[in-house]
Amino acid sequence: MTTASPKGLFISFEGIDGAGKSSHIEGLAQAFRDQGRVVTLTREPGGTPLAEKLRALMLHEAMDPLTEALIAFAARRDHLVQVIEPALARGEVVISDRFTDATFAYQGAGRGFDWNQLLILERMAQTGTALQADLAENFLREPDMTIWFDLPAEVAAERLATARVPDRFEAQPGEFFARVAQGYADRAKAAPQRFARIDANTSRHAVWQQVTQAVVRRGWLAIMVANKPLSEGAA
Ligand SMILES: Nc1ncnc2c1ncn2[C@@H]1O[C@H](COP(=O)(O)OP(=O)(O)O)[C@@H](O)[C@H]1O
Ligand SMILES: Cc1cn([C@H]2C[C@H](O)[C@@H](COP(=O)(O)OP(=O)(O)O)O2)c(=O)[nH]c1=O
Repeated sequence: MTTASPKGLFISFEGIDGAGKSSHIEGLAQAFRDQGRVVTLTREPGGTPLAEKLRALMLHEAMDPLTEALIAFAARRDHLVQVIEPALARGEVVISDRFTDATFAYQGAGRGFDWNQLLILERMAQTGTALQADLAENFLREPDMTIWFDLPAEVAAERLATARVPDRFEAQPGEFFARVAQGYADRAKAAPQRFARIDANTSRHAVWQQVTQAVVRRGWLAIMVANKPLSEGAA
């Protein structure tokens, strides 16, 4: 008798810079591994050799909003084809530090690039990639769940002030991040089933509890595994 392999699961983490995502991504990956799942941990822009080169351009070279959006989607397409779809077809859990919602939030709401044009680019870049035969040809690949760290822009700025040298985005003024935060809120409103909103304006421990509860609620993690603390001293 063969055991049916688990269904692939695609989870993205989103939020403005400094929202606190990084601290929890590895923790969630470990929680899945603890219950026997294989996890592919990845990020955007990036996740493949080509997409990492595009990431370096996006983060460090000046360019107009359309160029920025096209690079984000070019990197995403390569990432989907080379990494995400094969991992999902193998039944793995794919956890990505950012995905398309970031393009809507940063290039759309932040930079002011047209939202409807982004919807067209999203459809172009994210269809025709799925490897499972049971999916329709025009299937749009999206995360099964997006864990959205919601944090006021001024709190994120305070956290980042002491944290690291800013890149091209992190060096933007506060109003930019207020718009980006609103962009995430708009995307969440348009896809309430997919988004799990996390109140990120609280302790790491409380944030971790929200993250795991959101995944347990969907039946993807057992409570026993989720209850493990994030890590020593993380609270
Ligand atoms: N819940 C929290 N409360 C206070 N500071 C936090 C919290 N979570 C993360 N931080 C700190 O805020 C900064 C940004 O966190 P990070 O995880 O790098 O954010 P992101 O990956 O979302 O940009 C880091 O210095 C981190 O130590
Ligand atoms: C995926 C994506 C990221 N970004 C931005 C958001 C971040 O400021 C930056 C890189 O994201 P991130 O990896 O979260 O940065 P860090 O490693 O510093 O935590 O790229 C976009 O502008 N558009 C996109 O489509």
